[in-house]
Amino acid sequence: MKQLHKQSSVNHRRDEEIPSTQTPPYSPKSLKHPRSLPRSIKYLFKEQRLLFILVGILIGSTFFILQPNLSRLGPTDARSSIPISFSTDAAAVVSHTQDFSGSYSSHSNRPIHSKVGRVPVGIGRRRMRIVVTGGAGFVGSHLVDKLIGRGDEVIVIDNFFTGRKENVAHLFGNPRFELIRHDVVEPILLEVDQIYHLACPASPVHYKYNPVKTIKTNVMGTLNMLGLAKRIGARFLLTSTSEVYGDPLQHPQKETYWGNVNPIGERSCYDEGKRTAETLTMDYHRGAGVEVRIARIFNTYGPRMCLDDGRVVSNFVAQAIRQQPMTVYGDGKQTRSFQYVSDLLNCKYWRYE
Ligand SMILES: O=C(O)[C@H]1O[C@H](OP(=O)(O)OP(=O)(O)OC[C@H]2O[C@@H](n3ccc(=O)[nH]c3=O)[C@H](O)[C@@H]2O)[C@H](O)[C@@H](O)[C@@H]1O
Repeated sequence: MKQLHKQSSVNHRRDEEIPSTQTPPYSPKSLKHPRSLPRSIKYLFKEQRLLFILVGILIGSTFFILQPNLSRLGPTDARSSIPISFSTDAAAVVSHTQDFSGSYSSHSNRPIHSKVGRVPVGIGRRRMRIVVTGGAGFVGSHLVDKLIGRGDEVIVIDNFFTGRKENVAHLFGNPRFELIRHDVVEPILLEVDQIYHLACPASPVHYKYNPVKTIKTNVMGTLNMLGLAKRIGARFLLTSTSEVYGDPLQHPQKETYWGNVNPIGERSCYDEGKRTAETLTMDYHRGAGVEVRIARIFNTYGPRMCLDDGRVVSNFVAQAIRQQPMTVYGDGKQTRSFQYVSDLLNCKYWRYE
């Protein structure tokens, strides 16, 4: 700043030193004569200019008469169809969105699709680029199929701890599919529209195998993906779990129930980890305006589930196939809500449409 001042004062002094006799006398530019009317009309009729203007007006007005809704289509319309809150027996979704007026809304039962203008023929939905962490896992790979099926570009991030390449092998060679071996505990930079954060072992056998790694995945992994969402302005979805209710004292659990969780138990790495992940998600929403959803997924089963998954459905199926007796832990009075994987994915309330 100082230098700039110096520079300008030097210039000023130099200007003063130039003798006035050397400066050319100021002569204003002569004014352009306005085109005369007959000349303009002549110009218009030359080379069929008038004809081209009329044809242009005709094409423009025909287009807007045929597509009256086109002018009403805007980003607000496209984004306003986001559900706010929904819960079923088998999956609870806590969704928090920010509308364009800047106010946050939650916990109302608005219909899913508010008025969206008619999309003109030939103009489809914009293709989304989506990252799915844990996309080579059981639920993740089905989600990837769904997203690819609706025409989006999907980048899968997986460290293959419980995920398997075979789950997504059928997508190799698809130009809209990419697979990255990466652990979400480490940051990653990508440019995407949406982030589905599923990465974390979900079966008790797997998450208890390395509890420190499990909680690190839930805390640092979620922090990294939320940081990414904030930086690039992407929507973020966290797959949480019914385990956030711990050993619930309420049946069935409503999403407003805060749970009954043991913070120092064997399962804490997972249930407290997911609770922290939910906290981080909501703090990024409130503090940084990230558009987020949280889906508390209950016991899900279906194809691509590992036979050694350790959860009750796969255990019973494996034992039945091997003609072994089925092992029932405890007094057998415990209850769970089960759902088939496609039912989970067909539930449009927890995904970004
Ligand atoms: O249901 C859920 O919401 C949760 O299911 C699992 O947790 P958990 O319920 O412990 O799943 P399982 O291992 O399938 O156990 C279900 C019940 O069956 C019992 N069980 C399990 C396995 C078995 O061979 N026999 C058996 O009686 C367990 O003791 C438990 O009471 C997952 O860890 C969570 O990610 C998921 O959200």
